[in-house]
Amino acid sequence: MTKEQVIVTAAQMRDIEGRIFAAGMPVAALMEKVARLISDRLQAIIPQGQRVGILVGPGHNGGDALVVARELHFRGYQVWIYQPFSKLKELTSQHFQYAQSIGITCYQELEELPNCNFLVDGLFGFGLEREITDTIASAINHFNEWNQQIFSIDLPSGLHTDTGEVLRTAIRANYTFCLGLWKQGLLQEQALEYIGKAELIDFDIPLADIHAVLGNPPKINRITKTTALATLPLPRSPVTHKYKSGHLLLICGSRRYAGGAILTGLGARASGVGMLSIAVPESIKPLLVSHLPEALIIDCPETETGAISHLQLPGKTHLSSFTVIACGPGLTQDAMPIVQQVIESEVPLIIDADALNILAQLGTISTLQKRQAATVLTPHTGEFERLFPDIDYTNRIRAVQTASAQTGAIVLLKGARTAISNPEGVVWINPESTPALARGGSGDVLTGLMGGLLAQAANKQTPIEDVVATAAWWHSQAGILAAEERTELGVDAFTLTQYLMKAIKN
Ligand SMILES: NC(=O)C1=CN([C@@H]2O[C@H](COP(=O)(O)OP(=O)(O)OC[C@H]3O[C@@H](n4cnc5c(N)ncnc54)[C@H](OP(=O)(O)O)[C@@H]3O)[C@@H](O)[C@H]2O)[C@@H](O)CC1
Ligand SMILES: Nc1ncnc2c1ncn2[C@@H]1O[C@H](COP(=O)(O)OP(=O)(O)O)[C@@H](O)[C@H]1O
Ligand SMILES: [K+]
Repeated sequence: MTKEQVIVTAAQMRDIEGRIFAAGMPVAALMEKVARLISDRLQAIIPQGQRVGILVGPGHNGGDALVVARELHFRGYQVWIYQPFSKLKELTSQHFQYAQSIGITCYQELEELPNCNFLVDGLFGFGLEREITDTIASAINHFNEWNQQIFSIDLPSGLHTDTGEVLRTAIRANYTFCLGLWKQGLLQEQALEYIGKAELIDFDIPLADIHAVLGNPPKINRITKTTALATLPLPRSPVTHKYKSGHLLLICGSRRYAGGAILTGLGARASGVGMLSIAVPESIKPLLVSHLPEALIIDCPETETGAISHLQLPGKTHLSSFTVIACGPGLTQDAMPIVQQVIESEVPLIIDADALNILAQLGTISTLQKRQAATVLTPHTGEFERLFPDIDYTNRIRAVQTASAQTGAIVLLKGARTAISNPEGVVWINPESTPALARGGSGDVLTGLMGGLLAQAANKQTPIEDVVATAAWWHSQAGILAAEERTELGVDAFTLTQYLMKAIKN
């Protein structure tokens, strides 16, 4: 486990910090160490001699900011301090006194502030639990209107550390230097517009303290490159053969939504799965064959509306012949019988898109409780709402945990920060993605890719949620790479499939 993988709440961070202090580390020494690391990063980014405004709060976040102010002052920057509070914590108060004594100008009134080129935000860190008061709220709004780059210490002041909720108003940072361990709120979607570029400042928290507070392994994790690559089916065994590398059945598409089937198939192709079968309505078989010549296309009888009416598997094939089934993209609501049939099978199953809406109609919890084999649900928020009308998804981490516990399925909630949970509450969050993926069809690509990875992992010990997390990571990395080369406007779902291989080759 690496520290990049760990996610904490404010209470957990306080417990970890408490253990470090109880073990003998002086509070002031830790503040000194952390703030020196922050000022080193700032000096690497801000050109020498620039004018830097430092915003100081009443707690230890303000203390960090004051140490940063002192360091930048001695390194030749033109520093001023804004500190509008009447009462400071003791250590913060000492640093404030010292900063004044060395000649750094300190202001209490917003109107008096001179201009500057950069701002460092040390108003509040993980100690902020209640709404920001009038004076501070208007100061924050004022700073957000300046054009200077803002660097937030630990998290943008005004965000709730756990939920990422804006407590009335919050600093809109360009950079966030998260201290020690990633705070949960920085991975919540409502916080994303405030964080800017986030990086972790590692200040050597002992692993033993992390495990003592969070458990070993911790329950809530960030997906990292290391965790994702560990789960990819690479290198392949030199003696594998096609039937040993998984047989995935995709059930997707309709006359109206033929493209969804192609995109799902192309996602699956990129996974490296040994055998790929795709069940589609008979009228779109030729189209699928022309796009995916390596796949076995199973043509099924179709309804008047062009949806699959029932599954017609060739020869001696049964649903149990497949390692994994992925079902949903482009099916339309008319494909209910086939969705019922696969849910009743004992094959590991991914349910996506139209199949999720059909599942909601069938009754999410009662239907899934009957399943014996593994199930993965991949809703976006709209689908999630239909599946789980009683679950509040503002805290997405808690939402996926609840949904997974209620159904026994692995639940992946799509979005800018996709969250995945297993029924025991083990959570993975995908910390990096791109809004370039917010386009029709990109979810279909994910379903195919995930199906192919799950089929290849079938006989391994890897937990299913780890494979699901790897698929989400890979999909986002492809989007990020494509957006870098083609801009955020250039990542249509077909193009995305072309970047899947490049993303892991890098
Ligand atoms: N963990 C670590 O290992 C390390 C932690 N470090 C740093 O410590 C930070 C946490 O410090 P912290 O606990 O002192 O809290 P912080 O975020 O500064 O703010 C709380 C203060 O604000 C006040 N206050 C609250 N709400 C308010 C409101 N609405 N309006 C006005 N005031 C309000 C509240 O006062 P009170 O509630 O008593 O009124 C309290 O004084 C952390 O983010 C990191 O930067 C590093 O130095 C070393 C390593
Ligand atoms: N703002 C965003 N930032 C990052 N990723 C996003 C964003 N919006 C959507 N995505 C991703 O794009 C995909 C969209 O999937 P989905 O909504 O199912 O689309 P479709 O059904 O059209 O294929 C998901 O993987 C989701 O996580
Ligand atoms: K802050």
